[in-house]
Amino acid sequence: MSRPSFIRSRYNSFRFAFKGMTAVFRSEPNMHLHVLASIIVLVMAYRFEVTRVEWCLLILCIGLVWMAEIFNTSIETLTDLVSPEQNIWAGKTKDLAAGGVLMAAITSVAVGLFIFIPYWVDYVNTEL
Ligand SMILES: Nc1ncnc2c1ncn2[C@@H]1O[C@H](COP(=O)(O)OP(=O)(O)OP(=O)(O)O)[C@@H](O)[C@H]1O
Repeated sequence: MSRPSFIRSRYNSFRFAFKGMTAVFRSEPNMHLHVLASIIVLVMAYRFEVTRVEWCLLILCIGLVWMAEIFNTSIETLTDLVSPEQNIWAGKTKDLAAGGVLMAAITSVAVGLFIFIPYWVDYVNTEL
């Protein structure tokens, strides 16, 4: 059997990665919350005309949380495959993966608060 060309194999890798990403959006209710939170953050950033560096930080934080959720889902899926029955190590594995998502979310909320609090204060002082 002939090997797929370099371009075709890269194209397939990209396609499989995209398939994994969309699967998380479809199957994980938590991902829907992340998407909603991301939209709210992006709308606020646009509305307050945040600086270029602040845009970069917000986009990085959104990517961080989405990435953590995708890895979490991957670890949960593998754990269910390896240990469908109750097992202390399976439980610990899932808890650790979920802890990673929580850590990313806490970090992102902290960054978001540092960026937006001054804009909220300005808005309250000038508009209300
Ligand atoms: N096979 C197992 N053995 C022992 N404990 C488990 C097992 N599967 C799940 N648990 C425990 O139940 C918790 C929830 O697991 P579950 O698979 O329902 O994840 P989830 O609620 O879908 O997580 P998320 O909301 O992050 O998608 C785990 O964090 C773990 O503490």
